[in-house]
Amino acid sequence: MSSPPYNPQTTPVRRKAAVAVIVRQQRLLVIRRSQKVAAPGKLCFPGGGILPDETEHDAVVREIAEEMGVMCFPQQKIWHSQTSWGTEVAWWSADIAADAQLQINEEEVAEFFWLHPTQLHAHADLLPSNHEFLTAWKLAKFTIAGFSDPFVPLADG
Ligand SMILES: Nc1nc2c([nH]c(=O)n2[C@H]2C[C@H](O)[C@@H](COP(=O)(O)OP(=O)(O)OP(=O)(O)O)O2)c(=O)[nH]1
Repeated sequence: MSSPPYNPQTTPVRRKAAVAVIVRQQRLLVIRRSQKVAAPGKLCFPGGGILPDETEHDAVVREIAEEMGVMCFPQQKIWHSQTSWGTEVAWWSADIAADAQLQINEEEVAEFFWLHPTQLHAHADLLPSNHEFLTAWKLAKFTIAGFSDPFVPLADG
């Protein structure tokens, strides 16, 4: 039997997560999830579940430190969504130092890339809920500093 259609009004929220949208030279910091976590091998932004009594801001700082080995500076919440499995996701723009050396935690992250939004949108391994984020961005429901025209491919690829 197929499951009923996803309805954000009636689907219960099971947990909350916060993710970091980090930009460098018109590219986004994207991770490939390790084989040891849910949705193994999928591409998404660094981030994760918010602990009880933790703010979204602090969850972003903690998760990026845990996964990427760097201090990040969350700037602002740019989007909020709910996955089809009932997780509320807060999307935060965040900065890292220009010379920050990323050191992945291999338990959680298989590899990382810097991808332009057009490359991420076209990627076969993108976590499905992130397609919705990119679509909302494309529809100008929010903007992200550092991009002149996010859905026009860069001349240098
Ligand atoms: N990390 C991350 N999670 C995302 C993104 N988009 C999206 O819908 N999610 C969802 C998937 C999960 O339901 C939730 C966070 O999952 P996670 O698996 O990364 O976090 P976590 O390690 O703290 O999870 P857990 O061990 O507590 O189960 O947010 C994204 O871009 N990055």
